[in-house]
Amino acid sequence: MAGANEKAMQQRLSFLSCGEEDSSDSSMEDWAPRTVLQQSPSLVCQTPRVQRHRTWSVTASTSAPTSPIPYAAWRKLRLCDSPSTPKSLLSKSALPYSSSRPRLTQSVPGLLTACDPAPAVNINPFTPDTARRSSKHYKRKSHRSECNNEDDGYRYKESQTSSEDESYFLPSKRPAVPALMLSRYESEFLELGRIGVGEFGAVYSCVKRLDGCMYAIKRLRRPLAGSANEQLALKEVYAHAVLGHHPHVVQYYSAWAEDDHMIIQNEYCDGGSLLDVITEKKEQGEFFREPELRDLLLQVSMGLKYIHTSGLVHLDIKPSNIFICHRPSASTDEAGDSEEEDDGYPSSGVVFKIGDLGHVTSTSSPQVEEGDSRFLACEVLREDYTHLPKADIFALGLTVLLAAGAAPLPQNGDEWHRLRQAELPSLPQELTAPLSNLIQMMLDPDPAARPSASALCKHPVLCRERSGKLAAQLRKELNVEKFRTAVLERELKEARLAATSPRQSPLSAGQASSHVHSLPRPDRRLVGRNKARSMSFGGLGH
Ligand SMILES: Nc1ncnc2c1ncn2[C@@H]1O[C@H](COP(=O)(O)OP(=O)(O)OP(=O)(O)O)[C@@H](O)[C@H]1O
Ligand SMILES: [Mg+2]
Repeated sequence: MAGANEKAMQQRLSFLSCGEEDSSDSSMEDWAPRTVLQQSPSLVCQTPRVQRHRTWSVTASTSAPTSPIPYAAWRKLRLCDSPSTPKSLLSKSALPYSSSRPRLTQSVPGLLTACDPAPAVNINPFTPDTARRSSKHYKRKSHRSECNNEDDGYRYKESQTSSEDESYFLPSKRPAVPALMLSRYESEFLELGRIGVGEFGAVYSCVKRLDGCMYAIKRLRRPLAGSANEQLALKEVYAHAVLGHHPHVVQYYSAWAEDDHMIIQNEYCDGGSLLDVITEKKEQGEFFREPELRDLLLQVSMGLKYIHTSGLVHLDIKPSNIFICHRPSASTDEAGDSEEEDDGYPSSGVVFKIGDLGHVTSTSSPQVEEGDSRFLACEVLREDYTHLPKADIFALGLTVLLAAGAAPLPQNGDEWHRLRQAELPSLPQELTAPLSNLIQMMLDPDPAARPSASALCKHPVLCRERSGKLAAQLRKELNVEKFRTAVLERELKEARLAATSPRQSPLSAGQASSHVHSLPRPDRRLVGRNKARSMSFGGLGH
């Protein structure tokens, strides 16, 4: 089944490469924000939010690593000849346009033909699992999207039309120059579909043609030109760039301006947002159980600790800004970059990451744009910014309550105020007192009384499970060592006996040699140690 899906995906990609220069497909008009939302209604932000004034300046393009392309990359591109590679672009401009396609397909091995389709993107050999999972998830998501928005930007879908296929064999009517003017987005990425819409832009899942990996590309809704507050608008890019890499913060790769719009290339989180999962669970009468809640709280706290220790605050923590990646089981042991992550990766295989840094500001000189009012701490509303990181803690407390099954949060009114007086909403499950108390502390009206992200990372309620796992691991290692010691002691005993035994009878050559083999020797010990290592100790000890 997975194989069939992959094949279908490959075919789809291959078809796309037939339509590579269709400028009607690739016009930036397709980028125009599509306001019809494909997400569940709860995703639609209806809260009165402070306008983020996201118009952008061309200065944003400075971070875009563009050409020159290294020779090795050129060679790779030449071999794959993906639709928008420099090679194909140059060839097209060099050749008489009407005959360019047939000539290319005949002369260059590996090029796309109707009978021998090649993908429009490179396949990264190092990420087969990721690609498989991504394509599965994409299919799930795209199905949802198609149901909700038929007018979505699926260029692959458009390019699958028979007229497109036919045009492959027809002389092109277009001049070569527009092909050279392909946008960076179009030349470097293959758009698979729209995965989300927020107040400030739309997010698309894309495969980078060169590396074959999936990325989430966010295109800001407002044009760069005419911005009243360009610096504010660049917040998201600045914050990402400063934060660098952390396993619990969505990874940023690049940003550039295109067609007067800001584009941000981020890590693609194949599990969607926490809001998606909460909504899905709710539809099935389900919610996060306590161990999952503790895991969620600990992971997001780690991300927050990193943000806070970098001198920044997020200010828009909420389920739709927490993203989920499913870790491939094979690499679950991989360590993250920070020391904390070395023992911090969850065995669940689910990694929560903080994303959407559009409200990030610095703790030392805050320029606060309030986030979603449902998650807003009271002191921020009062413009008291002395404990800004604690506003993130407050929002995280509410996020955990939503994951635990709490009803949708109020945007204002009495209920809104009650929540800010540490009155926890009712839940469909009973949380244990320690967790419940911890959440209560996170929602304390006094920001100073709320635990810091750093304190949460060390909190016994959250680390209990991890400590348990660590103890189990240590116990296992102890058993291995005990076994080794026992083997060595036995060998030592045998050696002593053999060396000191006065009644040792003379042996024939053959007997002597076999006896020698049974005697413990220094090198023998090593063999014994190795043997011990290759054995299973699961049943040993307690
Ligand atoms: N890296 C990603 N991986 C997977 N999905 C993503 C990613 N980034 C964004 N999305 C999807 O797109 C949606 C909107 O993204 P994002 O929060 O960055 O935009 P926004 O315009 O700032 O939204 P809002 O104002 O509602 O917070 C998310 O809720 C999520 O569904
Ligand atoms: Mg968001």
